[in-house]
Amino acid sequence: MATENKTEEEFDTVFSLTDSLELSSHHDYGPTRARIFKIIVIGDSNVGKTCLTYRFCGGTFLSNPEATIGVDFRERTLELDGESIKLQIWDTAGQERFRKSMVEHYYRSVHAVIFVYDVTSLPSFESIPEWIEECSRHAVGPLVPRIIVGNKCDLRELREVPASSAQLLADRYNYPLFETSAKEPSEKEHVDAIFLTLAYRLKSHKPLRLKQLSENSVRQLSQREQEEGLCQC
Ligand SMILES: Nc1nc2c(ncn2[C@@H]2O[C@H](COP(=O)(O)OP(=O)(O)OP(=O)(O)O)[C@@H](O)[C@H]2O)c(=O)[nH]1
Ligand SMILES: [Mg+2]
Repeated sequence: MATENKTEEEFDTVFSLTDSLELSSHHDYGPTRARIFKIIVIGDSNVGKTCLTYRFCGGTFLSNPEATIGVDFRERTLELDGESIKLQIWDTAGQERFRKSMVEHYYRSVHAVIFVYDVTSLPSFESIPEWIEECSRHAVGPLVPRIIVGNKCDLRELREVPASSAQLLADRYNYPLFETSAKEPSEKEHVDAIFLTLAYRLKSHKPLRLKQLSENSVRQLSQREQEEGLCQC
């Protein structure tokens, strides 16, 4: 949800809570222990980070969210092969003025990173290398899975970023690339599949063999789309 202005003390409380949560990445809920994974969503303002995370965690589309201040937390627990996996999603602020004092909290103990751009905004795509640089500057290890997501592909006639250019960039970093829409109802399963792909990687602890993942996940996605007739942007 959009956040009202939080005071510094409120942020400190939130971060101390989440820090303790991060440290104990296992919650023991009796017989089933849910493993908790921190996923951060990074990208320019207005690309749709809040809407994507809300679509995945809440299942609906937010038509006019406010700009995120600091960070919004959303989470969703998945049952994967009989194991509870809780994804703790950090929806970060894209506007510099709303993020500057939070950046090291974003990257601390992160388990996966999602870089988002807007396919109708070339500048937001051109910012992706800078976001990738920022991530590396905060000592996020090479084995931490990273993916690139192009959002708003429902706005077909407004597209500014050719899918081929996006694939070239993704290949340059060897990151999986997904294009989707937080708004298009028929894309809901695709948004789920993006987070599920990450969740399976995190659950299996396997480092992301990105080439293999991108081919596999594209094959899985297209198989699933054929089965369920899902549209792919
Ligand atoms: N057409 C379309 N609009 C979208 C989509 N996703 C988000 N939007 C719209 O884009 C605007 C920005 O969305 P947000 O989710 O707030 O963007 P953000 O990346 O969180 O922005 P910051 O919080 O400032 O970093 C809103 O008006 C959304 O309704 C999409 O998939 N398609
Ligand atoms: Mg936001």
